[in-house]
Amino acid sequence: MTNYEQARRMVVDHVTPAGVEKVLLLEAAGRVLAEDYVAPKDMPRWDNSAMDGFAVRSADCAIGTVLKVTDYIPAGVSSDEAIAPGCAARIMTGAPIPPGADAVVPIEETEATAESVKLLQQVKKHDHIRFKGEDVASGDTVITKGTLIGPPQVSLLASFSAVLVPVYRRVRVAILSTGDELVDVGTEPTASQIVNSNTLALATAIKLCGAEPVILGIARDDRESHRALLDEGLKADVLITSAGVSAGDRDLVREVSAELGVEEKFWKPGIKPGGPTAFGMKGSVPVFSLPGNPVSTMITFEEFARPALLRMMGHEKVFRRTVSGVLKEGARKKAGKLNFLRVHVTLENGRYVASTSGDQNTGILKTMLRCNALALLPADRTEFAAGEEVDLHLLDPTLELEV
Ligand SMILES: Nc1nc2c(c(=O)[nH]1)N[C@H]1C(S)=C(S)[C@@H](COP(=O)(O)OP(=O)(O)OC[C@H]3O[C@@H](n4cnc5c(N)ncnc54)[C@H](O)[C@@H]3O)O[C@H]1N2
Ligand code: MOO
Repeated sequence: MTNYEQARRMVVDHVTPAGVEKVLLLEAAGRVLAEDYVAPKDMPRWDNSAMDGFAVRSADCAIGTVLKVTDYIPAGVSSDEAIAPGCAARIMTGAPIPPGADAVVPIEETEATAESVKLLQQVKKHDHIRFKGEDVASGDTVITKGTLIGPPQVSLLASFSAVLVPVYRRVRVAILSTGDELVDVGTEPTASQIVNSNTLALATAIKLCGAEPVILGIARDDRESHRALLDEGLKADVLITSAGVSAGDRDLVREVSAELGVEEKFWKPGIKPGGPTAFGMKGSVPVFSLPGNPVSTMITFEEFARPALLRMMGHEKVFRRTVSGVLKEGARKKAGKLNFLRVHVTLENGRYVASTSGDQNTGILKTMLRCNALALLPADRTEFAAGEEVDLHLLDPTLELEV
C-alpha cells in the first residue's frame, strides 16, 4: 500500500502544465501567467506631479517668497513652456512636470490667487515629483511566469495596455460515473436505484478549481460500456471516474482502464475515507479512479485530483494550507490508515479549534455540509485526546477572515 504523502507527491510529480493560450486581460483573472512579463516602457512614462499644487524651481523658493503663476497644467495636458525664474505653474496630480521646474508645492502649503502664489513652507528639490521609470523601468521583468493573476497584476498589465495575456490553459476534465444502480439527476429512482450525485459534485469541484468539466454520463457495469466511455474520457486532459474501484465483482474501472493502456501508479493510498482510490497515467493524461461513496469521492478529489488540476493549469501552490489546530473532542480510529476527520474549524484567540462536523461514517453525506477542514489523524495512531494538536487541511480560504 502506498503511503498517503508519497501518493499525493506522486500525483503532482506526474503532471505538467497542459499548454498555453492568449486570453483577454479580464479573462486572465485567476489564471497563471505563462511567460515573464517584461515592461515595454518606463512607468511613469514622464516625470509628473504627485500633488495638486504648483510646479516651481526649488532654487527660487525661500519661505515667504511670492511667485508669479504663468501656466496651468491639468492632468491630461502637457506644457512645453519652461518655468522662468520667479515663476510657477499651477499643476494637477498626474500632469507632466514642465521644463525648468524641479519640485511641486502642494496647494495646502501656499496662499494663492489666480496670478500669484506665496510659499508658506520650505521647498526641497524633487519634492512631490514622481520620476519617469521610478515605478517600473523599461525592460524590467515585472511579473514572473507562474504568477497567479489578480487585481495588482491586471492593474499593471492594463497600464501598459496589454490586451492579450499568455496564461496556462484551463484543463478539460472528463467525469465518468459508473454503476448499474445510478439514474440521472431529475429521474425518480426506484427502490434499488440511487441518483448520480457524484458527477455534479465533481463538476462543481472542478469548476471551483478553474477547470472545465466534461460530463460523460454513466458507465453501466459491463466491459463494453466501461470501455467505450473510458476511451472517450481519455481524450480529455484529465479523466476522473467515480465508483467501481473496490473489490466487488462488478468493479471494472481499474481492469478496463489497464486494458486501455492506463498505467496504474497506485491503488489504496492508505487513507480513510477513500480507501480504494486508484491513480494512473495514460501518456500525459492522469486518471483518478475515485471511490463511489459521495463523501469519499469529494475527499479524494480534494486530496489528489485538485492539486493535479492546479499544477496542470500552471499553479505553483497546489496544496491547501496545512495548519496546526486542536481537537475539541477526542477521537478514535483503527491503526493502519491515515484518517480524514471531517471537522468544523473556528479561529479562537488565534488558535484553530476543530470540532467534529458530525457522524464520521463514510456513508454520512450530511457531515460534509458543515465541514470546512479535514483533520489528519496519522495512520499509526488510534486514540486522540480532546485538546490534542493535529494537522488541518483548511478547505475554506475565508477561515482566516474577520467577520
Ligand atoms: N470487500 C470490500 N468491500 C469494500 C471495500 C473493500 O476494500 N473490500 N471498500 C469499501 C470502501 S472503503 C468503499 S469507499 C467502497 C467504494 O466502492 P466503489 O468505489 O467500488 O463504489 P461502489 O461500491 O460502486 O459504490 C459505493 C457507494 O457509493 C454510491 N455511489 C456510487 N456511485 C455514485 C454516484 N455516482 N453518485 C452517488 N452515489 C454513488 C453507491 O451507491 C454505494 O453506496 O467500497 C467498500 N466496499
Ligand atoms: O474508504 Mo471508503 O472511501 O471508507 O468509504
